[in-house]
Amino acid sequence: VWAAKAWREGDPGGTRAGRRPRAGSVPTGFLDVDVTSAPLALECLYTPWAPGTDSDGAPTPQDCPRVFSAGLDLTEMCGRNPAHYAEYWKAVQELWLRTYLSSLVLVAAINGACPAGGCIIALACDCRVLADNPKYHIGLNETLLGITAPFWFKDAYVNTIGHRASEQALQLGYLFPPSEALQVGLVDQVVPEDQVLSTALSEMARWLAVPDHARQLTKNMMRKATADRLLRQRDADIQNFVSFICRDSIQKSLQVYLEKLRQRKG
Ligand SMILES: CCCC/C=C/CC(=O)SCCNC(=O)CCNC(=O)[C@H](O)C(C)(C)COP(=O)(O)OP(=O)(O)OC[C@H]1O[C@@H](n2cnc3c(N)ncnc32)[C@H](O)[C@@H]1OP(=O)(O)O
Repeated sequence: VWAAKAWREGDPGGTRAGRRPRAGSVPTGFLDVDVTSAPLALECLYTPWAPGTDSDGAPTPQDCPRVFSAGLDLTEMCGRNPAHYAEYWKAVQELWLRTYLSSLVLVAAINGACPAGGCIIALACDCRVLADNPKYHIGLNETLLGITAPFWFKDAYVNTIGHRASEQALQLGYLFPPSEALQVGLVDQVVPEDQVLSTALSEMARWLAVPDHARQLTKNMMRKATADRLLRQRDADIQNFVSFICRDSIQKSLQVYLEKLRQRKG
């Protein structure tokens, strides 16, 4: 995900949020939300799932091949205490609000799997370009983990693919392969893998060609109601999350899911 201003200024680096080292494992691009970086303006936040830059300042693919983002870090939602869950969820809200409401042009170059939290960040961008690889599924699969997508995930889904498609996909926890993601409007372009970055840059140029003030005001007009819905009930949403995630049955579901992921490896 690139922030246009940073890109324009040739400094997509800015402040880089940390990636938690995972010794001996394939590094997976979790949304490892660092609560200390959440207060940073998105404009200077270079997210851990974003591509880096080479010596010429051109974007390079992320250091975790085949994964755009594995979504929220499930280990942050398992076996912790209520205060931890509350702080974590507040940071997740903050990340989404800053991304969704950013006045910058944001283009998601999705060059890997993009479930749940990964999908929600991609949805917060202005445009999504997905690599044409049948393994790169995108969608909100929360029900398959035994959890429920929060209302603001659902709102972003409905805004993008409509009510009926969202209702079906959310209940099934469906992850769309590229061709279906394009068909339903979840992504804007599907291109060969080696053209994802160049296509995203072309898209960026297209969006930046529009007078900035007019584009920004229009973006805000289109997104304000959805963001306000969360802003009005942030604390209640945190409380809901904490009480939901603390349930024994939910903890059990998440642990079983994580264990399956670990066993599936290799
Ligand atoms: C009311 C509550 C609402 C809460 C909302 C939550 C939204 C979310 O985002 S929930 C998270 C949903 N994410 C997923 O379901 C993705 C699960 N992961 C995968 O499907 C695959 O890992 C992958 C397709 C992303 C990548 O596959 P790949 O074969 O490259 O890597 P793996 O061998 O599967 O994984 C490596 C390593 O990472 C662990 N892991 C994977 N995803 C997560 C995760 N989201 N959180 C924590 N850990 C994760 C996986 O278990 C492996 O760990 P080990 O190396 O320790 O074995």
